[in-house]
Amino acid sequence: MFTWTDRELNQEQDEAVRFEGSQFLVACPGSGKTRTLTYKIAHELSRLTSARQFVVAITYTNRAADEIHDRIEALGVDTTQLWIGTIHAFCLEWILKPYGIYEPDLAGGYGILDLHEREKLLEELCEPYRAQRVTFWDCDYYVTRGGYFLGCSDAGKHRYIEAVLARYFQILSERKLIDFEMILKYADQLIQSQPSISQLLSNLFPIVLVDEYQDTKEIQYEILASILRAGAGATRLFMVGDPNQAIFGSLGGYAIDLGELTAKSGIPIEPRALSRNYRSSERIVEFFENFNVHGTTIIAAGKDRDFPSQITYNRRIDKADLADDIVRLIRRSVEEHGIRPDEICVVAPQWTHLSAMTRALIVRMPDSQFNGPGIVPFARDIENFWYKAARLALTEPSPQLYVRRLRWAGEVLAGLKEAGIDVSALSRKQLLREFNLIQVDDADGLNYLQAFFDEVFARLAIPYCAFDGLMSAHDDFFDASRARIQRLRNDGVEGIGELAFFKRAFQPRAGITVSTIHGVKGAEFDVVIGYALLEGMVPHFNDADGESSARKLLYVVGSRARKHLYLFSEGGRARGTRDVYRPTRALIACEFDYDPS
Ligand SMILES: Nc1ncnc2c1ncn2[C@@H]1O[C@H](COP(=O)(O)OP(=O)(O)OP(=O)(O)O)[C@@H](O)[C@H]1O
Repeated sequence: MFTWTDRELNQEQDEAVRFEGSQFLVACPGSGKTRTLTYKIAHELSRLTSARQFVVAITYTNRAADEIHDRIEALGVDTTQLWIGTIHAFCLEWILKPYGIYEPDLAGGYGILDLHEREKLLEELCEPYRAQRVTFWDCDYYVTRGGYFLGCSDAGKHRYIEAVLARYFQILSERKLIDFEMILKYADQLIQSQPSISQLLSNLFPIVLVDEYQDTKEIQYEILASILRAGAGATRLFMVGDPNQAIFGSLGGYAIDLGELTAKSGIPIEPRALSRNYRSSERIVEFFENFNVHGTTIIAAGKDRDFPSQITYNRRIDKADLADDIVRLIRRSVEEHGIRPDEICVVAPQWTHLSAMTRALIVRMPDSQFNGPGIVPFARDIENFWYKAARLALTEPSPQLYVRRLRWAGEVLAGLKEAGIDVSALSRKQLLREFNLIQVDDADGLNYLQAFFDEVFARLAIPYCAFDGLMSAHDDFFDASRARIQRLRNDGVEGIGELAFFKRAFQPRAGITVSTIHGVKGAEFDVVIGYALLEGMVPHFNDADGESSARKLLYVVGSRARKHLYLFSEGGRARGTRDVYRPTRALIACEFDYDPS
């Protein structure tokens, strides 16, 4: 039986892990959501009584799934009966793959549209609307039971985007492809048309855990609720998140309330809270509490609780001087405050500002390393076999990565088996050993991977070229990676094709992070520097619920910091031809005793 001490979990966490029924856990920032989820999964795994059942955990990203998986294995718990991944992976694995034949659109076979193929296709389809400034970025949409909605907040562009999407859906249907939203749409249709699916799944899952519920979409809630309803209490729910951090509203995410959740799922669910913040100083907590829209209780309880934090807010600075001032703050943090560069994060609301800022910082601090926006040079389609193999080829053997790499080796073996290759004589350990033996001397990332794959599969006597499925995945992976590298080069990211950039994707965070506010979700840093906190950006100018969105974004920015927080609403950013952006209203309205900047 899996056990723990009171040094590992506090009382609230311990109660949530032990509680037998369904729970709805509202967790304040830094309250150990991930730790609680990890222990809960480990506890449930150790209590399973049937070898046919699975503990299912839904995470927001694949990275989070990997992280939690590693932590459970580090607790010494067998994860054979754990299924963990994103809701898309869940729908594919448990609904579309086994039951897709019951859906007329899928019955003749289907492929998943790679994210980069999607980008390429949408870019082509947007070409005729160049004058209307419709780009690939405007084409995000999300499905609900009532139809699809556009993510683009500029209503003036909607009719053009709809025309683009109509053609897009037609092409996908002709090519028998589905994208990520369609995975959800078809999973939900199947769940509705074949009630036995929910019944079967509820028999298999004694518990379903959901992380970051505040960013879950309606259709995802519906799919999960169908399974819970079918189980009538036999499948329990453990849902955790923070409604104050619900910042994916434009993509359909929302923080459900307990009443709606209970009504949808038809099972009793107990509300709970995690209120002790182990991350930030009391002063930081005092600051971000100003943006608390849900009345959540937050108690600073960590080792940095009494840290003398500096919190500044500069709205006099001009855009032209911003990079210099950010460099000054970074230097002061490193040189005077002794903070490591990888504990510093620069955030802004939009990518567009970040590429320019990253370049400006690199020029001013050539000896520092920056993790800029989107700097992963290869296609990250986790379903693609070659992506799975690349993870092993791009990481070195190390004790810290051993468990994770062994799991990845298992996924490569499963991919080979699925392609029709007999791998029964090969264990995960043997496969990993073969990968570890390969030495390739090529500084170009894609050439390195190609040579690596050729060599390792030659050693394994697996002629992958003879297998259609592997070859088409191979073309997808390499074409998408080349396109991605080209796009990043066009954006001025130099050296992006080099092996070092490829390897960095799997290394622990190194250097100063530069990210969007959405991209720092779940992360923590000693120092957070936020800029472009301007009305029209925070919140976005067309956000229907602007005031509340601005508060949530500011809450997320503030709550990432352990020690120091430096904020800017810089002047001089042109808005149209005659105006400039003004500071975020919600920030101006906040009365706080800032330190001098
Ligand atoms: N019981 C505990 N005692 C001491 N430290 C803890 C405890 N629980 C969690 N922590 C620490 O608190 C920090 C925050 O935890 P975690 O990242 O899980 O927070 P979170 O709730 O997911 O935050 P957010 O919602 O802001 O992303 C981590 O450094 C973690 O190790």
